[in-house]
Amino acid sequence: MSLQSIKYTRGSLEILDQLLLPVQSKYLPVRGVEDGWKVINKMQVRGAPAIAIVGCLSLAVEIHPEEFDSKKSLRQELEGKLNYLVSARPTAVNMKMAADELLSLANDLTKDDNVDVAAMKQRFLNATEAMLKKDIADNRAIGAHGAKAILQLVAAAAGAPMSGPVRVLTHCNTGSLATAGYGTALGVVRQLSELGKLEHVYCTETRPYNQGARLTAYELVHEKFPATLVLDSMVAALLRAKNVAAVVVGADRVAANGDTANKIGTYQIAVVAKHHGVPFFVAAPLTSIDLHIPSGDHIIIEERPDREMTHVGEHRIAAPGINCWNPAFDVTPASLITGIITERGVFQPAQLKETITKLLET
Ligand SMILES: CSC[C@H]1O[C@H](OP(=O)(O)O)[C@H](O)[C@@H]1O
Repeated sequence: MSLQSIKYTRGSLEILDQLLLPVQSKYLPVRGVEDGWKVINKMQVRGAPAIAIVGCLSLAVEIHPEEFDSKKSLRQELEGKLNYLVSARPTAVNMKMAADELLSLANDLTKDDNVDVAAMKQRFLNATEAMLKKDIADNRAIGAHGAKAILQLVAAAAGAPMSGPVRVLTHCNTGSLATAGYGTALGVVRQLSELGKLEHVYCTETRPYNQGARLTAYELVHEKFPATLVLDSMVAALLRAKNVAAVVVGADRVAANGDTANKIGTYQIAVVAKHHGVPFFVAAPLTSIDLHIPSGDHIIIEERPDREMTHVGEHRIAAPGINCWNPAFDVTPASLITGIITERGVFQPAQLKETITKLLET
């Protein structure tokens, strides 16, 4: 049973406070959009898909008890609060994508004379709630496509009909704590394990928030995976010494050309993987792919407080007064990415825009 980052029933939302993990497991109530914005901005809940789901559900629990006198007033409320939620963190596109889709639904329902304001509210609640199940289904599909792609690549490289168990490296946290469940890159790891094809998984600590040491390691130990924690600075030595078959990471925003914004440190892992001839995969649902931007140069990179670097909890580890640069993400160019694993298949960056456009049209 993997860890549950989000607990929701209609009218009630709680999130697992990830700032306290792995030492303390505590759920926090999210009573509305203000709470939703705060837990996302403070990274008490984080991970591109989880951000979108918690943001939208925080709006659902807020409007659930409310009565609206018109569809127009309901639509105006939805638009203002969705835009506010998008402002909580700028880099991941999932919240913006979800806001656009829900606002489009609200606009359609506003125009539909066969739908009254009560029905419109119910349709909106149903749409936000559907995100939970869809995310888990998408992650299982990502896991299946990703595991198959990695095993096929390894078998082909060995000139063998099929691959044995493989060693993989992942960065940051992309598991049940970053999604509604199962995970994206960690979903690929879970699928390899379910196939009996996971020899070992390495996870980086992922300074400064330590998503790897605190969250991914927590998930892997919880489910008894053969796993080893490594420091971010060890990746080159690891790829040189440990026969890692592939790297698989998540994404916060993939541009139309395949450039990918992900947790800081991803870019240098991709460079090291290229040097060592190790395939480098990005695992992300279509809701993380932003075809509106042509390349990674257009992705806003969030910069977070210095304290996240200078302290671990309450303990200061950096000299007082030192300047800090704390970008939460970096952009890996498409040229370093072997494949982008989605719930609809694995695509080379150069094919991404055309393929996703066709998929979205069907
Ligand atoms: C499936 S999670 C995607 C992505 O989100 C994480 O960032 P953060 O922990 O700051 O929200 C990390 O970049 C993951 O790869």
